[in-house]
Amino acid sequence: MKTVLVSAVALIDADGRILLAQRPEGKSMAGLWEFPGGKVEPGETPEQALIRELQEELAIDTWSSCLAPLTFASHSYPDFHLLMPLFACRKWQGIPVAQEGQTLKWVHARDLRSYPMPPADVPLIPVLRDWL
Ligand SMILES: Nc1nc2c([nH]c(=O)n2[C@@H]2O[C@H](COP(=O)(O)OP(=O)(O)OP(=O)(O)O)[C@@H](O)[C@H]2O)c(=O)[nH]1
Ligand SMILES: [Mg+2]
Repeated sequence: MKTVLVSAVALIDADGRILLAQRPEGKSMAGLWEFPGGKVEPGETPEQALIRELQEELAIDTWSSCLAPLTFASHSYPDFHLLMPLFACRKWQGIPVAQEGQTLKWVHARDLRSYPMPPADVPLIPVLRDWL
């Protein structure tokens, strides 16, 4: 099975809340809440992919030096295996505005369980909660 590398980020605001994005109708796993990010393209580092995805999805800018490795997901979906590093980021430029029809929500770590996430993300929640 193909392993797909996806880079994702927990953006953390001054109140310690995390930004979740709800996948829009028409995409796979529509309605589930996920961390911003996307597929790493050939020739990109995970950090470069994330910086690009944050511009495309949220119209914010950040820098490699502001991306701290936090944990990762390794999960087999029926059609591919997902390998997803999760970075933490507290510093960016601009205000996140959904560029692709997503719904955005700032969520306290203790409330993350109330937001249905893709199965790959479920083990990341306690890691994030303990770390924050
Ligand atoms: N960004 C992101 N993707 C995730 C998370 N959890 C998870 O299983 N994924 C999966 O990782 C894959 C890649 O995400 P993506 O956002 O780049 O892919 P996409 O299909 O929405 O975009 P695309 O249309 O550009 O290919 C998707 O199958 C997505 O469901 C997550 O927390 N964040
Ligand atoms: Mg994406």
